[in-house]
Amino acid sequence: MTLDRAALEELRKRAQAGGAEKYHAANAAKGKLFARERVDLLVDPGSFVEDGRYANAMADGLPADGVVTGQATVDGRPVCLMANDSTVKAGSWGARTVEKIIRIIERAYETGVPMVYLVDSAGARITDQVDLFPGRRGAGHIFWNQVRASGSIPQACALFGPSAAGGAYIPAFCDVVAMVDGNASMYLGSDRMVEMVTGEKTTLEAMGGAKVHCEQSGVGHFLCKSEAEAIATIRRYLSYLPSSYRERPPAVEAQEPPEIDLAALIPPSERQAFDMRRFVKGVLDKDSFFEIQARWAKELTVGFGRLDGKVVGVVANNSMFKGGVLFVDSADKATRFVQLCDAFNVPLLFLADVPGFMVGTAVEKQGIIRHGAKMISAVSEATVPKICVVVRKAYGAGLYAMAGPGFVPDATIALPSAKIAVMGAEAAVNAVYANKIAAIADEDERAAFVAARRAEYEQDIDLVRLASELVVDSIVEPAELRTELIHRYAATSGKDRHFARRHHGVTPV
Ligand SMILES: CCC(=O)SCCNC(=O)CCNC(=O)[C@H](O)C(C)(C)COP(=O)(O)OP(=O)(O)OC[C@H]1O[C@@H](n2cnc3c(N)ncnc32)[C@H](O)[C@@H]1OP(=O)(O)O
Repeated sequence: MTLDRAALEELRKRAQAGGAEKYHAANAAKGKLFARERVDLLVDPGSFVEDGRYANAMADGLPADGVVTGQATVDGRPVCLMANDSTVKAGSWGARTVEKIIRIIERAYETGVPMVYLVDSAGARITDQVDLFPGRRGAGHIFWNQVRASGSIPQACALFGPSAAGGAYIPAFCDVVAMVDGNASMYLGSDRMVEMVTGEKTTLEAMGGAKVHCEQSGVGHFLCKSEAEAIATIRRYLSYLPSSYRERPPAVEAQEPPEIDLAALIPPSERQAFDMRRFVKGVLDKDSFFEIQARWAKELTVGFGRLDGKVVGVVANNSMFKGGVLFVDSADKATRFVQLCDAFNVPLLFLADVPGFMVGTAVEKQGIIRHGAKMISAVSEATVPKICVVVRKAYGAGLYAMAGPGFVPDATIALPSAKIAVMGAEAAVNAVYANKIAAIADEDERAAFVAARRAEYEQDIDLVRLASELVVDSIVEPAELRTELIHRYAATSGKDRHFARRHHGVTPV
């Protein structure tokens, strides 16, 4: 039987309308947009081509499937996308939902274009589980596809509502997750399930809300005030990345940086904190710095920016928070960001002002060695152009983690304020001379002894000596840094990207 125009139009309207009005009203009351409105905000007008619109058209009682999928352009560049429709069974995954999601990730991977996930979902549709859960093309195959696509194409997620149980792994396998404050949540077991299993009384917000994940767990990257802001954030993220690992990031017209006196930013005393984010802004093209995970592990700042119009990834210690010391979370934050840049051909800029990794019982119990080793491993394996700038201090394994000379950077540049050493003078004198210091009874004599040993130590790590012994490649005034970096990155374009003969390394401890 031929489908006439009116019948097709009717079918289309029904599929596009999503679930019953009461579910739309409930969403609107929470300030949530409809899945198709989210797609419209993401893509260039008129560019969306939908797949599987009529999935479930013949299904019992359901007007449509629980997900919208297809391809479109964002800023003129092709992307693939999926958007859960939470008006259909809370956006849970039926058998067709799973198949549609798998197909669109496969398409993105095979065609080498970014995959965007607009998530608002109850996870697997429990009532249909045999059809969707265990099989070869069941829900697990979504994650398998995401893992395969990781580092091959950008994967970005905006989370607007719940992302329950298995659904929580879709964001987790993305490069970045933007979460809408107040509505977005991610959790493995719902509040009801948690109470049943552990007796704990909690809420989705308290357990897995946007603030929890963007400020404490590190699973979220951007805390957004609205759905529009979350989608704009994803669009901005994509603007820094190539469509796939085979391409270079898109360049734009160069902008001069804002007028910031970089030298005046760095306090003379290394005990005095300063905001490295301002230093970063003073080096990069105006308004180009796009910080990632700004609310989590703030002792380390990471993000994309542009130098002379070309994208760089910045990893910078920030002494405003915890003195810029590296902790387990900041090591994880750096590890992931370095891998992200390395995967997508984004040159790395390390700005070091680091006393080292944190010491003590608490961090040892948290596995600081394990986390620190992962960061050092990622920095070692990164074969994109990488430049280490020692802004102030680079002590101990902090120097290694920030791509110091042993980690084959394309250059190690020191500012005149730089100090490179196994540790700071005070700690070094204490480490070597503690017994001798304790044996000096007279207070003045003791102070003089310590001062003399400090002076010897400072001489030992003198910056000019380090330059003369080729530990640093150059000593550069802060005002000259930007130009120096632009020239040095320009000279790395033909860099050989091979690291080691093997399939892949083994994650350190
Ligand atoms: C891979 C393994 C997995 O993913 S296992 C997935 C397990 N999922 C869960 O435990 C989540 C269960 N659902 C929830 O907690 C809530 O529905 C959440 C997601 C918080 C949304 O709440 P709310 O917006 O109030 O919607 P609601 O609960 O009223 O549900 C609306 C209708 O959708 C249905 N629904 C919900 N979740 C599922 C599901 N996972 N499978 C099947 N149906 C589901 C509800 O029954 C409800 O249907 P109806 O309106 O009563 O006809």
